[in-house]
Amino acid sequence: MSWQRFKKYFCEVPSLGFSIDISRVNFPDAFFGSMSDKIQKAFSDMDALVGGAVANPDENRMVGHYWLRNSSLAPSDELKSQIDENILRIKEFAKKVHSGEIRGADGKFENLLCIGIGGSALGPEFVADALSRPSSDKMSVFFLDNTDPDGFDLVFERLSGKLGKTLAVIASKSGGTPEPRNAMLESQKKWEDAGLDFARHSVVTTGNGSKLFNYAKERNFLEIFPMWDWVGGRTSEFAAVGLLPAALQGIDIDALLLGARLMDEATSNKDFMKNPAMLLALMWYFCTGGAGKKDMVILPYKDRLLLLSRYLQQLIMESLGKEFDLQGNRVEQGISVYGNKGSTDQHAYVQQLRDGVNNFFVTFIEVLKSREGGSVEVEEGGITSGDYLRAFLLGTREALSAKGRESITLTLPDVSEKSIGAIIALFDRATGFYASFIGINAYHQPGVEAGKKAAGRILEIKKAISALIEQNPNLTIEELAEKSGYVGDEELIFKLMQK
Ligand SMILES: O=P(O)(O)OC[C@H]1O[C@](O)(CO)[C@@H](O)[C@@H]1O
Repeated sequence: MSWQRFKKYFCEVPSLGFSIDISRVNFPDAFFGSMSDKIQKAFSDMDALVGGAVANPDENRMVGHYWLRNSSLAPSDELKSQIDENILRIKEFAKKVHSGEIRGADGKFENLLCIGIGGSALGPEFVADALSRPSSDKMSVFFLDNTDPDGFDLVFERLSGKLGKTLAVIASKSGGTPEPRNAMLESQKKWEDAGLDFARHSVVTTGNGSKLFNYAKERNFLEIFPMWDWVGGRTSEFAAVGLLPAALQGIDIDALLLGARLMDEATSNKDFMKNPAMLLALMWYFCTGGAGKKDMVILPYKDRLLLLSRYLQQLIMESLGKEFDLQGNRVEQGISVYGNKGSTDQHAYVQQLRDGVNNFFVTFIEVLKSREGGSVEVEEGGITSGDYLRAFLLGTREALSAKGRESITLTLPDVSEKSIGAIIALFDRATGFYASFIGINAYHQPGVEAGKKAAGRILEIKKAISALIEQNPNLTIEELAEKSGYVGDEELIFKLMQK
């Protein structure tokens, strides 16, 4: 790759020590000119969204995640004060938990059990893992993010004997999602079995008036934090969904918010060559032909960023993976996202990336600071483990470029609150810009409903056949289908009876 091309397209955000290098994507110089109408439209769509337009028309909702990190952007004083008050309440609550003023039956809360799924778990899990400092964290964090009984038991085993010092935080925007409901009910049973009052060890984050809201209110849970309809689940890290567990863990949420705010400022720049989110979205468009033709491989060279690809998988695939565009045309859009971490992946799938099917583009995430404090020399000449990690990143980039495989490199100074806030904000904005390029609603998720409805029907069939089997255990599949009124669902009945 030429040094001239690198310099031409290199974009830095000095306030964050952040930079993006797009020179290893093989777009021609004329590409930006061909995108100029789309770029202008994406900027004006984004301005309208931030200004409070109904940017999620299907659900008739505003889309306000940018206000969460800069409340002065909120379209009304009422919303601004709700955002500000919420942050104060979170800090106040965390302070009382840390001081022991709010405590469990057995003393000061030492453990945090976060319950939620999708957007109500992936952000908190990513942030908790990325910013964990075991020797100074104020609480140890555990997650229940599924309805897997064995998964529950694994976590309950880890918390065995500690429930009297464990605070459960249940997050569900809708307050009706089955997975967190089941996890909450199973947790409640564990607390009760230990002779403890679950409500005195629990808080929730949910929409006003939801099922979960009423459940928590009736039982007098410690607190109820708000989740507003204008914040999407997958962009809720800076609402109570993300800030509450982070603050309880001891993470500096002001610095997290600052990082996001500074990135939001940088990605508001109308000079697209200086706007890292616009450059990123443009690269997505070029690499995938604006039609998801290539997969996005997220390759952070940092163990702490392991969960970033899972987080981005939901953000990008739930936002962009849409059947129809805003005009109602069938478009079947999206970009597939996967990844783990380097250099580990070099010993796994990077072989295919370099030599196999060229159906991807890589986003390298480089972190300049290798660790706190000094490093041992692992090789003569002062070479450290960190030097190796860096060399593997740079070397893999070279090896991919040499074979015509495209890559983008995002560089962070460190893994800190500020950097994590910034990287989340960068992808929020890039996803929004890209959605505008392809003309889809990035803020709804109609496809998820189909699986939920089908699961509901399957549970109804399960109830019906269980009742019949109780009366007569020898009924055949066909007889069960006939008697339960589910003729045509024999295969499902067979699957439900498999032990
Ligand atoms: O916070 P809730 O309402 O429980 O929803 C959890 C997740 O379920 C979805 O609605 C669908 O997977 C996500 O968009 C959301 O993040």
